[in-house]
Amino acid sequence: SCTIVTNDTAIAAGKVFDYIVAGAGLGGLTVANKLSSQGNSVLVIEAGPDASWNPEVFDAEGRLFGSKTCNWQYPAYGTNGTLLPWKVDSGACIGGGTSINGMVWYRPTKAELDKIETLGNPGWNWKSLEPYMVAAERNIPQMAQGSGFDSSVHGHDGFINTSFPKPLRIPGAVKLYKEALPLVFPGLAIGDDLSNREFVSSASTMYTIWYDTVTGKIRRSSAADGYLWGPDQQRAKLTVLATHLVNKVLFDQDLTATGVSFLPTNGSVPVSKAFKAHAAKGVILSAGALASAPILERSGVGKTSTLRSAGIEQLIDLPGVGANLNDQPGTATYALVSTAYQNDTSITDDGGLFAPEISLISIDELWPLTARSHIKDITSKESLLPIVEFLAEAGGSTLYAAFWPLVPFSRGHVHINSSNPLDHPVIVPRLLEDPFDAAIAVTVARASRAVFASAPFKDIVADAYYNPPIGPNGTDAAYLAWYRQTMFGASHWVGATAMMPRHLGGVVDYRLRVYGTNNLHVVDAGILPFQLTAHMMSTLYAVAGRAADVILGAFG
Ligand SMILES: Cc1cc2nc3c(=O)[nH]c(=O)nc-3n(C[C@H](O)[C@H](O)[C@H](O)COP(=O)(O)OP(=O)(O)OC[C@H]3O[C@@H](n4cnc5c(N)ncnc54)[C@H](O)[C@@H]3O)c2cc1C
Repeated sequence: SCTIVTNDTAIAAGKVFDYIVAGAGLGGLTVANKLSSQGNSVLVIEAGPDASWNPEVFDAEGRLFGSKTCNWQYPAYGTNGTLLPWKVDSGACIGGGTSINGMVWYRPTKAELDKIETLGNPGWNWKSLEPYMVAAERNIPQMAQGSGFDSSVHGHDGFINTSFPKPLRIPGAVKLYKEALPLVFPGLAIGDDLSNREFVSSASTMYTIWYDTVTGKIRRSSAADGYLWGPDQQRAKLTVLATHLVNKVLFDQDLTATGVSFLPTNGSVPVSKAFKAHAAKGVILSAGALASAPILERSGVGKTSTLRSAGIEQLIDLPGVGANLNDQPGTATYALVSTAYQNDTSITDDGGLFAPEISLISIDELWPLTARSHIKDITSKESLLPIVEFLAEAGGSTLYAAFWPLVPFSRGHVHINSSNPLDHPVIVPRLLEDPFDAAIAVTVARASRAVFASAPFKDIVADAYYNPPIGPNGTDAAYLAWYRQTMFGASHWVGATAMMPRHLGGVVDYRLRVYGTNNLHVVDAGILPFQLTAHMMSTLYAVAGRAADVILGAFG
């Protein structure tokens, strides 16, 4: 009784399943695993192939950022319609984003998960989600030099492996970073394990990895490893159809979702000849924050003007579809390491995916109180969340810092501009459009230089202002212009199918059901109404785990 994974259209065309899931990424595989474990027949349709055999996927050290393997590389546009210089990374094979991502794993805070509920989503809070976070994780304690961990903030019996990379990279530089960072960001709480959000704001982080003693390699633990491939995860009633994409959801006259139309991703079948598969109990969209909204729009659910210009008949007027899109705008500054240390691998190495020290910087640490009277209203003591993530790194002849505002106010959008599912969605990120986001960006960029110019790095750094070559007296305008030129999305897209009350622009209700429909759910990063102060996976595995129980009716 094995799960079927195939590229064969015939497995699904004209067939009936209890549930159909669009997308075999983090959300889709988590939900499909649970629904099929409860006796339901489930079809997952995934646009990309199975790439689990590819070392670029399973070898956690081998993948470089910017790799095109298993990556949609969507184009993105400015508000004036011009093509942006960077492409949007997004997982495009079984496992979705978890097959290509940076693997950083740490938890969000209680305060921000509780805010999801406050926004009008009963039952979605820390207390209800934390058990799912615990259930998803199998933490493998591994003590690398200079690292420590806190077992109370991890799960131990789940299916997604997390661990520290071993050995911890650049220990000499990490030691100096731990001395320098609090000098520039006073109050930063240096610790061992970033998942302990109550007491720690700067530490090493776990990654979704495990150390394979047979090959001596660090391997990725993706949603596919956790919820699809494992011998203990096989399901007689689960079918995954790869290399096919969902065109649209089919409805009956009561707007009950009855199935989907789908076709091979390679374009070998014209859209007019799309196949159909039928769902007896429901359809779940898990195509990710950038692709579920376009499926809704192709299905006639969305904003009137968008549907009209794509020539699609509107079934439900839902202006929030594709709106509220949000990602964190990142960039990096570089300091030149002095010649004497350029070959010292405790200071700098060939680079890699495992940033050894991540800091979460609060507004108090970024600006002295006196300098920010204009923004005091937006923060309160009891829920003071960090506003910047700061990754301390090294590579080649440089020490460098990558950073981004964590909870930006800027909002972009993603929409279709044709009814053809093979056309890319039009993504307009609008990063740093909000002046407060821009102010944070400029301030942290300056602060990053101060880290490299600080006393602990005196002997190590030859030029703290190496790249960009904007000196200590550079103007805010110069910093902002440089930031805008070099920035990229941090790949934490949320919000395009937000779970919020409909009158606020929500797309799904607190049962993750698309407003105005029956049995059509969305379970992916797009339902998060706002950005979190943690990388996505810990929260998303919990959201998807709870979503499966919501769909199964566990909460009445
Ligand atoms: C480069 C990169 C680095 C990241 N780094 C981190 C990190 O270090 N830590 C962290 O926690 N998070 C990270 N993330 C984010 C995290 O991976 C995502 O938030 C998460 O995977 C989102 O899960 P999802 O279910 O919403 O969508 P995904 O996991 O992206 O799954 C969506 C799936 O749907 C498929 N699909 C799309 N359109 C269709 C269609 N029409 N029909 C059928 N299938 C379709 C896609 O091919 C994909 O497989 C990163 C993401 C990227 C891209």
